[in-house]
Amino acid sequence: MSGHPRPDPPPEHTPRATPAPDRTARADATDEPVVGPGTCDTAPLTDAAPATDAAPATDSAGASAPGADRAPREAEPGDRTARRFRSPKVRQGVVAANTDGKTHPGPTRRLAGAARLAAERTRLLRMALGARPISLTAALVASHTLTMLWPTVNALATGWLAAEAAAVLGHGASLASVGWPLAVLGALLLADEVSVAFRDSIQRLVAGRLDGETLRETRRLVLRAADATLPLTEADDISRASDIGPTARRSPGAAAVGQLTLTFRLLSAVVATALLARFFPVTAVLLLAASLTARAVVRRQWMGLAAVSNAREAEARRTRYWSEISAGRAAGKEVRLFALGGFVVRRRTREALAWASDVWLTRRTVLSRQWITILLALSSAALGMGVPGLAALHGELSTGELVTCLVAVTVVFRISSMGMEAYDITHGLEAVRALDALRAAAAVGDTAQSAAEGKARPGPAPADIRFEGVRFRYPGARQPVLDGIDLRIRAGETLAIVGDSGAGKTTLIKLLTGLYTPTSGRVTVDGADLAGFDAEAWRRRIGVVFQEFNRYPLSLADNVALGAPEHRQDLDGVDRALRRADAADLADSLPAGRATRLSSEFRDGVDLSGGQWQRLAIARALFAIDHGRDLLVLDEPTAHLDVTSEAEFHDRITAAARGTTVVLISHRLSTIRRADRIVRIADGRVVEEGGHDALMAADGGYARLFRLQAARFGADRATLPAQGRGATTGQDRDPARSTP
Ligand SMILES: Nc1ncnc2c1ncn2[C@@H]1O[C@H](COP(=O)(O)OP(=O)(O)OP(=O)(O)O)[C@@H](O)[C@H]1O
Repeated sequence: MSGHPRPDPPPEHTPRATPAPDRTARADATDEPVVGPGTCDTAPLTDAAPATDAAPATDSAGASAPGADRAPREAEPGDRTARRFRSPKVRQGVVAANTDGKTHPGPTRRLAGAARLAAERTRLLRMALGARPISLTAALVASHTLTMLWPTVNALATGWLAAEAAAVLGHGASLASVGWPLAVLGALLLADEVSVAFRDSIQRLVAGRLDGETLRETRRLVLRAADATLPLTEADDISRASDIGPTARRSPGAAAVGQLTLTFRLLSAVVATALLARFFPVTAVLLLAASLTARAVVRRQWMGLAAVSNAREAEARRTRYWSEISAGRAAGKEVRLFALGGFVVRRRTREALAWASDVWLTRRTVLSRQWITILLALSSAALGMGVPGLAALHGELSTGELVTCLVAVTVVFRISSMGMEAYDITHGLEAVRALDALRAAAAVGDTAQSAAEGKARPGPAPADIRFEGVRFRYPGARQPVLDGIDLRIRAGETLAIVGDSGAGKTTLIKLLTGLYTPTSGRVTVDGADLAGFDAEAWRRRIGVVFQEFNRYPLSLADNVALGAPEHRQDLDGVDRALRRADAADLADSLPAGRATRLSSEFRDGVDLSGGQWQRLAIARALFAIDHGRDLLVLDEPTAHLDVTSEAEFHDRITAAARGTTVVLISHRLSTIRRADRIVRIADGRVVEEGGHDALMAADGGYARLFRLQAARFGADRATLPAQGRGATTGQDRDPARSTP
C-alpha cells in the first residue's frame, strides 16, 4: 500500500538501475565534519553560477570574510537545518513545497497546478505515442494492452478454476473439467512473461530515442543562442536538461514511457472495477476511489521529495563541479601541488550537504506520515475483502464468483501503490520543463533575429565596424564593464586594443563577434546594427584566437580545420596554415603526423605544450582566413609563446592577414606597436587612440606603460619614440588612419 518509495539520487550521476541516493552524501557526512554557517565559504564558484546563488564573500582558505555573516542562505547544513527540522510549520511546508519554493498554494494555484500537470501528462503520453519508428510504439501499446486486460481475464479464469475445483470436490465432477481453466491460466502466464520480457527492451529503446532527441535539442539551443550570455543565466536549466540518459536520473524518455505505463495501469484498475461492479457496484466504486486517493497521498508525499531535490539544482551542479575538481585530470595537478585535497573535499561536502539536508529532512517527514497510507490501506482491505466475503457467507456468491471478486479487488487495490514510473515521470518532467525554459529563452533571441532576417546579412567585402555609445553590463553585475564605447574599426586595418587587466577588452571582442549584445548603444557593420544580423553568417566572417582557446581532443588536422569546418577536407590548407603559424615541425614530430589525436585521454593520443597549442590556435585562425573570414580577432595570441616566437608572430600574421581586418589584444606592447592604430580603454571608455608614435609623443598612459615594459624587460632602446618613427605604422601606410 505504501508504494515503493525510491530514495532520491544524489547530485552525482548514479546508474538508474541501482540508485544509491544518499550514499555519497552520507559518506561525506561521516568523512568530513558538518560545517555550520559560521564557517561557510560558499562564494560563487564559476561564472555559470546563477545570479540567485549569491553567497557570502569569503577568503580562499574557507574562513568567513567580512560580510560572511550576512543573512544566511536558504538552507545551510548544520544548525540551520536542525532549526528547520524542529519547526512544525516548515516540516509541513517542505512536503508541500513546489519547485519554486512556495508553500501551501491557494485553491486557484492548486487548480492551475492541476491543469498544468494534466497538460504535461498528456504531452508525455503524446511523446511516447509519437516515438519513431511506429512499429516500436505499436508493439509497446500492444504489450500494455495485454497487461491491462490480463488481471481481469486472470480473475475470471481463476474464478472459473475455483468453480470447477469446487465442483470436483463437492459434487464429484470429473477432474478433467479443471483442464480448460488451467490451460487458460497457463497461456495467460506465458503471454504475460513474453510480453514483459519484450516490453522492457522496447521501453528502453523508446526512452533512449526520446532522450537522445532532448539532448540534441538542448545542445542545439545552447550553441545556437545568438547571445553567449544565455548559458550563464540558464545554467541550472541546462544542467537539468542535460542530466539525461541511462546513467542519469532525469529522462524525458523514461517519463514518457512511464506515463504510458501509468495510463494502462489505471485502465487496468478501471477494467477490474467494472468486473467487480457486476457483483458489488458501490463497493467497486468506493474501492477504486479509496485506492486512487491512497495513491495520490503517497505520490504527493514522495514527489515533494523530488521537488525539494530539484529546487537544489544549483548545489547539485556545484557538487559535480567540486567532484570534477578533485578527481578530474586537469584540475588534479593544482589540487595536488597546493595540497588542496582537504579544502576541495570540504567544499564538495558542503555543497552535497546543502543539497542533501533538505532531502533528508523531507524524507523523514514523509516516513513519519506513513500512518495515513496504512489507515487507507486497512480501510480498503476491509471493504474489498469484507463485502464479497460476507456475501459468500450468506450464500449470495458462489465459490467461483468469490474468487473472481477477490482477485479483481487485489487488481483495483494495486493501483494505490506508487510504481517506479511515478519517479520516472517526476524526474523526467524536470528535464522537459528545463528544455521548455531554454526554448523560451532562445525564442526571445529568435524573435529579434527573425525581425532582421533577409535585410541584414554581412556584405562580401571587409566591413567597416563601429561601436556607437556601447554600454555592457554582465547579468547580475552592478557596474557596466563598458560604459559608452565609441570606436571605429576600419576595413583592412590592424587595430590593437590595450588596457589594464579587467578593463573590458575581451568583453569588447565578445560584443564585436556577436557573442554578447550591448546593454545599450549598438555595434554596426557597414552601417547595419549587428544585433539584427544573422549571427551565424556574421561569425562565418570571423577567425578568432581567444585567450582561452579550445583544445579539441581530435587530430591535429581537425584542430586546425575547425576554423572553417565546412573545409575540413582541405589538408593542403591545413599544412599551409601550420607552416604560417610556425607549427609545421610540430606535425612532423608527432607519431601519426597531422592525424595524431591531441589528447592524453586517449590511448593513441598525445598532449601538447601551451605554446604548441597556441600555435595551433593561430593556425586555426589562419585557416579560417584562407577560407574567406575577413575579420581576424586575436586575444592575447602570444601569451604562451617564447620571446623569439613572439617577435616573429607579428610579421607572420601581418603577411598572412593582408587585406583582412585584424583586432589584436595584448598586454605585451612590443607585439602591438606596429599595429595601424592602438586604442587604450579604461573606465569602460576609449581614453587614447592613435598610432604607436603618436601615442608615445602624447606621453599619456600608453606611453608610460610602454616605457615601463621596455625598461622592465630590457627592451631595445631604439624602439623608444625618437627612433620609433621609422617603424611601419598605420600613419606611414595611410595617413588618414592616424586618427579615427
Ligand atoms: N562572464 C562574466 N560574468 C560577469 N562578469 C564578467 C564576466 N566576464 C568578465 N567579467 C568581468 O568583466 C570585467 C572585464 O573583463 P574582461 O575579460 O573583458 O577584461 P580584460 O580587459 O579582457 O581583462 P584581461 O586583460 O585580464 O584579460 C572584469 O571585471 C570581469 O570580472
